[in-house]
Amino acid sequence: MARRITLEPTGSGTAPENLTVDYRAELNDQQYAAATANPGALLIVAGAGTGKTRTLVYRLSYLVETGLDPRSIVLLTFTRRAARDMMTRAASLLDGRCQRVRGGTFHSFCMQLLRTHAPALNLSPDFTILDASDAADVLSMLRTRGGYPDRADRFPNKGTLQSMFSDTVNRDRSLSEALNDRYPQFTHLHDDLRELQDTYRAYKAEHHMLDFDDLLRRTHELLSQNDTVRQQVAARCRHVLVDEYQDTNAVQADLVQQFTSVHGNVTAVGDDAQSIYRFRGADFRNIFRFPKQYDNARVLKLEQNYRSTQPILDLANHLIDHANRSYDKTLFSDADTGDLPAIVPAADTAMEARFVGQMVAQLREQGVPLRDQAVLFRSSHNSYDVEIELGKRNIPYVKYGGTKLSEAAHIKDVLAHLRVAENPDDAAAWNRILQLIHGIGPKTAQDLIDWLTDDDHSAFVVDEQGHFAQRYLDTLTQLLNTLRSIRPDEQPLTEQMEAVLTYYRPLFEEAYPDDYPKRESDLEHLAPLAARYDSRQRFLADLTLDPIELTALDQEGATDDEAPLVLSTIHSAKGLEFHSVFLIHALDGTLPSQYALDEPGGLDEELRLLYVAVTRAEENLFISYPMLQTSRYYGDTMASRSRFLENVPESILEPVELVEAPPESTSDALPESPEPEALPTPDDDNTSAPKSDLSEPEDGLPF
Ligand SMILES: Nc1ncnc2c1ncn2[C@@H]1O[C@H](COP(=O)(O)OP(=O)(O)OP(=O)(O)O)[C@@H](O)[C@H]1O
Repeated sequence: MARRITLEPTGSGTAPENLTVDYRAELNDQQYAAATANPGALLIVAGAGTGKTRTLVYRLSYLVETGLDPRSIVLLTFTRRAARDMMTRAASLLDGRCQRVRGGTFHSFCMQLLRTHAPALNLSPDFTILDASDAADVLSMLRTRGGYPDRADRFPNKGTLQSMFSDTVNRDRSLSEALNDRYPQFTHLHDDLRELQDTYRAYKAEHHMLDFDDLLRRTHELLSQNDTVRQQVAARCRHVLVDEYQDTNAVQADLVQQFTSVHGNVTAVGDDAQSIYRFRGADFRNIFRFPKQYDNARVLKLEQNYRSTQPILDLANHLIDHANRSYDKTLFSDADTGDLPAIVPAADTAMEARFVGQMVAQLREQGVPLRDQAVLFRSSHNSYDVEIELGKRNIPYVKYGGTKLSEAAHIKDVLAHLRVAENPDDAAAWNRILQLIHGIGPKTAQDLIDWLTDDDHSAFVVDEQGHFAQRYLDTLTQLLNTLRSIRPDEQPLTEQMEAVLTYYRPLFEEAYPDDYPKRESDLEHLAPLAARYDSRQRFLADLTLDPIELTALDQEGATDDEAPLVLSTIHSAKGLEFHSVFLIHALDGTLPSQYALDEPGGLDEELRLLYVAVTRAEENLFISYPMLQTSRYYGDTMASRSRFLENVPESILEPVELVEAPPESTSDALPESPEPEALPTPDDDNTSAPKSDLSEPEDGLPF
């Protein structure tokens, strides 16, 4: 290895004493040290709520203010929005220069590099991107075409194939390793699976399609195999900032090293205790490897929590003490008083929902706006009863973690038309739009795709009449006419969208006869979204790489009304904070999830998920669970509280008993519980929540 000479920073920009931002005054000591650290490799291990985002924003501002060209700073975040928000905050702190930073997700940054350097990889720069469900559809087609299901009794389905192949890329390991570790039931199919994986790769290459994993894998390949390109790219990355480093996978960690291989300046921020994306290949061990991976790496910690009261942090610290491996950090807060977090067993899911509905309403009356309250859960379906209850009480809510706009079938249909216009070789998109036409099934679609993606037929003209059956010819001709009219990407995107919708509407009503009126409103969201773009390619890439929540879209424009209560999966609540948090369904089998129990490391990941949920709360935290569960298959079954909450001392987690209101207060009363324990009455102080008694007669519920 070459000898290294470390250059001292000379700083071409403002001297520290002349800085416009008063970093000292606005940050605590630990934050200040991190934000103003000298260049080099820096890992900031930040506990929940300790100002990780704030510190990154100030670091960004500091780097720009001390002379770094913002265009040479790369800010890699988990969502595009996170990067945008940070840049906006840094700009309001310092000035507009911070908006010129190159910010985005790993996938979008890699996509840009690949488009620029496509020829070096023998790739068309107009490639289209497959999301996970598109990739699964292509695999399903190749699976059938290759006759794999006939070769084995139980050949994996399309979703399993997609996850399995994705696992090999994200964890940077061979198919046999992935099979042995996660899919032992399919190890005997290794050779067939290997062949299918190769076919899938060849098919994507032939049709200029890249899936999400390819964006990372091919960039890694580009930079590993082509030293000149690597040096060019790394020379332009004077400083790389990585948020949520604990959620990077093996390839992403390597990519960061490649991006920083010329200047060696990297600031990675993360919390090992909040790593919750293992199912996507995230490896929380990356954060422990960092100090060994980079020469002279410094590790700084942030431990002062500004979000939660000390009782909430006591529970968080207690929980994470039981994780197998973690950086030693203890969260503390100046807000050392406050209510204990509560554990609330309910008789069943309906009672749990009534509890949540009532408490939310009471808190709102006490002055805690709905938007400062959140109901969190492990899986989207856990909140159904709460949603019904909120409906009864007319409490507006928005739900995160459900279907994303670009994942909804009808939106995918529309986008597939634009994708074909963008890349006429995109066989996955062709497959989707052809099968919407009455009279075209999978087999005919395949024949047509072969014909349409042949170089001679790429003009979207049906000129060989005999080749097509009459039953679909008219519609196919309309389709090709539409595509031909938008292919050049010269009309505004909204007009292209309108052309597609005009063609698509009759097919849409036929394809979704039961609920097309409901889906219609999603289609209406597309045009205003498209209006923000002047490039079809960027519109498609953004929607695929950074999908927008459908329900969040419904909230746009509803600004006059009261901002709604937040319902969210824990995954989607990452990075957010709320005055009051209700964590529902804290059951064994739900959190931890039943599926996690058999996976190595699965239980720890579930514990971290619980930790993320707990640390979203500022003042109030209620953890509830139903003691009886009803399922379609098993009927009524007894359920037990999450094992993580089993032996937590009452001095940390206070038990709360729900009791029904006395029968005389309502007409249709349920029997009184045998030994009702009086619960404290609602507190007048609006910063602390009342413990519950389910007596609110507001809407005359039958108690
Ligand atoms: N030095 C500070 N002084 C006052 N408030 C602060 C300070 N640092 C952070 N905060 C506040 O603490 C809260 C948490 O900060 P932030 O969202 O940056 O934390 P985080 O570490 O990113 O959290 P998490 O990782 O749990 O999502 C915010 O409301 C922020 O404004």
